[in-house]
Amino acid sequence: MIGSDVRMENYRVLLADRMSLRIRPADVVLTRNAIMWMEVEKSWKPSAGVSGTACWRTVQVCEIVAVRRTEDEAQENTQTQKPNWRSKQHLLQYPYSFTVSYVKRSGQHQWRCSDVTFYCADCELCDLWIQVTNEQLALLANRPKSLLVYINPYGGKRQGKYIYEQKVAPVFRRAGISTDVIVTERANHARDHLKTEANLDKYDGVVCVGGDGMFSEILHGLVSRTQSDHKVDQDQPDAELVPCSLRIGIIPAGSTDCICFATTGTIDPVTSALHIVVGDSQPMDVCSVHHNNGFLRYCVSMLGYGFYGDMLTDSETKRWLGPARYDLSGIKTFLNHNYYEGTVSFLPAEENLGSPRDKLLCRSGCLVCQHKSAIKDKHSETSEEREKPGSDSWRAICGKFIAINAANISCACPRSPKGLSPSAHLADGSTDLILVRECSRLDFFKHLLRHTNKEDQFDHSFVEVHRVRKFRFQPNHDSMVILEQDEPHKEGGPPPLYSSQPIPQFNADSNWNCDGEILPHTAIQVSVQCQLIRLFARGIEEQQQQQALLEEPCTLLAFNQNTDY
Ligand SMILES: Nc1ncnc2c1ncn2[C@@H]1O[C@H](COP(=O)(O)OP(=O)(O)OP(=O)(O)O)[C@@H](O)[C@H]1O
Repeated sequence: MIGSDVRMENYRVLLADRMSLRIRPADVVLTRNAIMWMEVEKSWKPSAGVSGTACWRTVQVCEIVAVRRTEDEAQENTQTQKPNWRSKQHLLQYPYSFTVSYVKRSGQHQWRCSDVTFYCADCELCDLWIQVTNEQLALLANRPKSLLVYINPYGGKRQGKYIYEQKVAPVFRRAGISTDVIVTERANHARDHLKTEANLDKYDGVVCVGGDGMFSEILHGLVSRTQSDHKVDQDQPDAELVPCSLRIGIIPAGSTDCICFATTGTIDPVTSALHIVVGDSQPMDVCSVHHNNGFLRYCVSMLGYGFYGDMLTDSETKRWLGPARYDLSGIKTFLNHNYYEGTVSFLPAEENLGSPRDKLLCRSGCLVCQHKSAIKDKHSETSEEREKPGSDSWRAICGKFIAINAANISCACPRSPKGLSPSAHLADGSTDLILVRECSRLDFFKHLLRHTNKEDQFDHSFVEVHRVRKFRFQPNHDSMVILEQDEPHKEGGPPPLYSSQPIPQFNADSNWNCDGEILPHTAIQVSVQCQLIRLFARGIEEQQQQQALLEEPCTLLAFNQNTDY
């Protein structure tokens, strides 16, 4: 009953008046959760009413950016546009106006800030609408009022400052958000500032203008600061980390903007700015990576050993080539066809809803992630015991691997639309551990190709995928590495070409690629920290969800002039 009372309360009409919109009469209604308007048709006659149906346009209050007086703008417009007799008459009749700026979906997950101006005959009515709408906006406690912004001026095409000043700052100004802006002067400037100096009590969020590398800096700064404020030792692999209270906004301005794409469905600065303004909140898991009892790094998208580790190591030597280095190193690494021996042990994420091959994509309002939120805190001593490495709950797999990948999110991007693990979730407390065992080059090529088409990339005998909460990797240093060999060595077959042969640059180990950074150790322990951070985002909206909202939720109502709002 309480729930339905709340719903009724949301529909309670706060204001309902006839005003003017684009020189036509319009009925405008404000409820607790929406502003709606409907233009009254030309043929409208006060005595007869309007027959047939008419369309109410609706904007949710939570998607209103701002409301303000527009008299000055209207006068400016009339001066520049040389108003005709009708619009002059209209302005004389309705001299007061207010403009509502709101989120409008423009397709492919992009948001724009759109304006609608309502004209009123009397000043008091105009002020009342502005006041009551602003009161409703003030009730939205999740909206940020003050933000700390870091801009990397050298990320991507070096457009960070321009993007922020031209596209983002005007949106923040319109929404009345105050900002402190720091343009970074060196790598790790933002991380170090967040870790030690920044007075975080002043802010409702931190905004990162840059690419994934810059986001990683902000992440490390904020997570480390939160742990040191709460006296949590990050070096302990089993330490339960304290979630960050401040949300992070990402304004994409890098050459790789995967995290922004994964959490908003697009790489667009205005869309990201609007997600910040409306105060969206998307929890996100973070992996902590340790070597023995020493903290190495945090990871939000992927960890890759073997193929992706080698590719990154090689591409670092070709930085001068720009983004083309990834293609070149990819081809070289594929042709090298190295595999590495070691033991992967892992703790399966048994209590999770969903599995890596269930084709359930993580989308806005994801039930798999919500389920995890609900059970997250039900952690007992016995479950802690079960999680200890060596307990029966852990599994171990020894072998020779071409690639060991852990996908924390799908890692979808324009090059790989499905990503490394299409059904990985943003906030379900797990990572998808993908093991690609030794196989022929042709088979590995088929596996890679499936990242770009509709076929299941895990449906190969040499690939296995597990949804895990923790994992460890121990390389087998005594092993010999087979290089430049197409077919796996078979029992009784000809001896493989071992590295003891005179092969230049022999390396028994690969490197771990951790969100695009090379880790200094190969034996690592990884633990998923469930929902450690929150972003100003809401996950990718479903296509149908998008379509419905794109059409500006249009409620078809039989209009009656005497409608009792
Ligand atoms: N003022 C600065 N000078 C030099 N480097 C900086 C500066 N500010 C930040 N950085 C570093 O630049 C790196 C790349 O930044 P960013 O992610 O924004 O751009 P990018 O083009 O996507 O880079 P990449 O694709 O290499 O990650 C980050 O690792 C960050 O630490």
